[in-house]
Amino acid sequence: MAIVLGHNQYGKAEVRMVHVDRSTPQHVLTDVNVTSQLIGHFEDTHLTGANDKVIATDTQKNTVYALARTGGITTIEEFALRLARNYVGTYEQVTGARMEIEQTFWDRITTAGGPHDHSFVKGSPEVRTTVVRKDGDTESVISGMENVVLLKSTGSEFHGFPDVPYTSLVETDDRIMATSVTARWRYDAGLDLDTAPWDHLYTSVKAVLLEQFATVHSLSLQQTLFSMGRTALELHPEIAEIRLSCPNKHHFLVDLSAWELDNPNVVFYAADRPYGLIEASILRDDAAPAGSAWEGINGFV
Ligand SMILES: O=c1[nH]c(=O)c2[nH]c(=O)[nH]c2[nH]1
Repeated sequence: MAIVLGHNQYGKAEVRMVHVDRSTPQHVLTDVNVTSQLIGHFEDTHLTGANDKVIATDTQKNTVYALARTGGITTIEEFALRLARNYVGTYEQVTGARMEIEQTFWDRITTAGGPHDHSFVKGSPEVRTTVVRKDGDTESVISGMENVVLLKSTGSEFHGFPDVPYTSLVETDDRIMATSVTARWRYDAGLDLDTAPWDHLYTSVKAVLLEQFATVHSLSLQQTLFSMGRTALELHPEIAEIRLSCPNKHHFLVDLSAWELDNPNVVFYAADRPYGLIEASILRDDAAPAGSAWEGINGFV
């Protein structure tokens, strides 16, 4: 029996960076959180402490800042690809890289004179995400969104579930349905990563998910979730797979009968926890295998 080193990766986590594009009087703000990780022949540092192959995590942090300065940030996908390509193929010991970026948004402050050129207010909690994985010449891109909170005040039912021991939930044909969507979608290997319209794809997938949430008359959150994912894949052939994680943010009807008041779906108690958690992967049955694309992405199936 021998004890050996298994898979390993290392880098700098959560490099918080704000980039200001000042090329026009109307500044463009890009606020990101970058996690840079390298994969390769790093046995020596683990086994003996010899660091001659270790590109310091501090260097990786500086590289994030430097590449933002030299090439700007057009989209988080493009920037993550540029970071990964900076290492793989450049340093012999680096065989792969994993770049994860989260982007949050600032809205322009609207003044009496219109949208302000260089003053912003923090926007919604929405987070745009990407995970780029590069193993040698093989590159994969997963894009996503988090904290997109949705609610519909009718058009949602839930009934027909089995009355097994401990069931107390009352069937309903009209309830509030609310969730906070986490979605990640993996682009098909056939997509040209150098010309992909990343902003358009993000906006379009988000719009499709919201449209389905709004328009599907829901018999379960599971049905809504599948419909959201299926429609995204139908409209976007460049996407191989989408994974969705949707907490069921329960809204319970308050019983006002003690005060002889009715409550026809008007007053709700918005529960914080526990919450249902509905998750699924929706994919093309002929999709190419995901390879390492999903490695290290926790939190849902
Ligand atoms: O849409 C729902 N799916 C469930 O699986 C479930 N379970 C539950 O208690 N309420 C709901 N709602």
